[in-house]
Amino acid sequence: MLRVQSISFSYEDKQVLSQIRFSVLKGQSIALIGESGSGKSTLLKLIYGLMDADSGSIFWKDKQILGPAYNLVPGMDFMKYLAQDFDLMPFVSVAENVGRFLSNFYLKEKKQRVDELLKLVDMTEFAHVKAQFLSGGQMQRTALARVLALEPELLLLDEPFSHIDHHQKSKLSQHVFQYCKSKGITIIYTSHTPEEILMFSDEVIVMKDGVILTKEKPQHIYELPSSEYIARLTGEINLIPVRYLGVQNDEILLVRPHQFFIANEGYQAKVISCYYSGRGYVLKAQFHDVVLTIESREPLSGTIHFLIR
Ligand SMILES: Nc1ncnc2c1ncn2[C@@H]1O[C@H](COP(=O)(O)OP(=O)(O)OP(=O)(O)O)[C@@H](O)[C@H]1O
Repeated sequence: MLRVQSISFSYEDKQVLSQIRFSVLKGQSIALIGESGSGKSTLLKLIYGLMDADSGSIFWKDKQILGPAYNLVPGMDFMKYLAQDFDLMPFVSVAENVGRFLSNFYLKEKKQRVDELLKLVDMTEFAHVKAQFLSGGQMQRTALARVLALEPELLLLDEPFSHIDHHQKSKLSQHVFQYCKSKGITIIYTSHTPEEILMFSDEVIVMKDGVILTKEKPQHIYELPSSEYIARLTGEINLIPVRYLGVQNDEILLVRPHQFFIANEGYQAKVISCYYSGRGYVLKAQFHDVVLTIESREPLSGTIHFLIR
């Protein structure tokens, strides 16, 4: 189990993390999300032991994770960290990069393991290509395989699929998360992609300005977000003053595009535009002074009536 206890951290005089505390159970997958600059990468680096916190402590099971002031070589055997810059060796092959942390005493086993990992990240055909000649996405796949090589207990992934193109991303991310689940590997990963956040996390930690706003199940974050900020991190959201719905107070209702229900009667809006989205249609519709985004099965125009699920 990982325990992060009241961590605070500053870069010189700028405080970036303040009183961060949470725990993660073995085998859990945690999405760490927040707007750019909210402190996600900094937190991963502290958990890995790349920097010393100003205060607080971090434990994996009963072992304290110490930064460079106490531990000259960052990182510990049980965990691996995938940084946004991949940290590959440019002049050696993909296979050698993946096998970097594997022992040379058992060469046959090493080759088998490297082959297995290259297959997992779909890089078999590039095994003998030097890392410097790879595309950004191929480098990222190689770096993913390398951090998995020794089957760490704890994996820290900073935007692990950010360079992978859209149609390969979904297959690769499913492979990697399924693999880690099957091996009981605990993962903390950052992402700005709603599907990645919602599909692969057991819980989501939301950060803003160096503090944790909430830690909840992805379903809860998506269906019942407690603020516009949290809602926007996991997909599109409509903000509707409840007085437009006949409720006499100043509250704002957060409604996802799929939560509207087109009906024969109900609230009235005027369609401004209608786009095909693959799964159906997305309408932009004027409702009082708000432009709503509504998912619809049919293409619609003119005046529509809707209810909210
Ligand atoms: N080496 C550094 N020196 C000084 N300030 C830094 C350094 N690295 C990050 N920061 C600042 O610390 C804050 C948090 O940065 P961090 O990279 O942790 O955010 P993030 O949430 O991971 O952002 P992103 O989603 O863009 O990766 C930002 O204001 C950033 O400018």
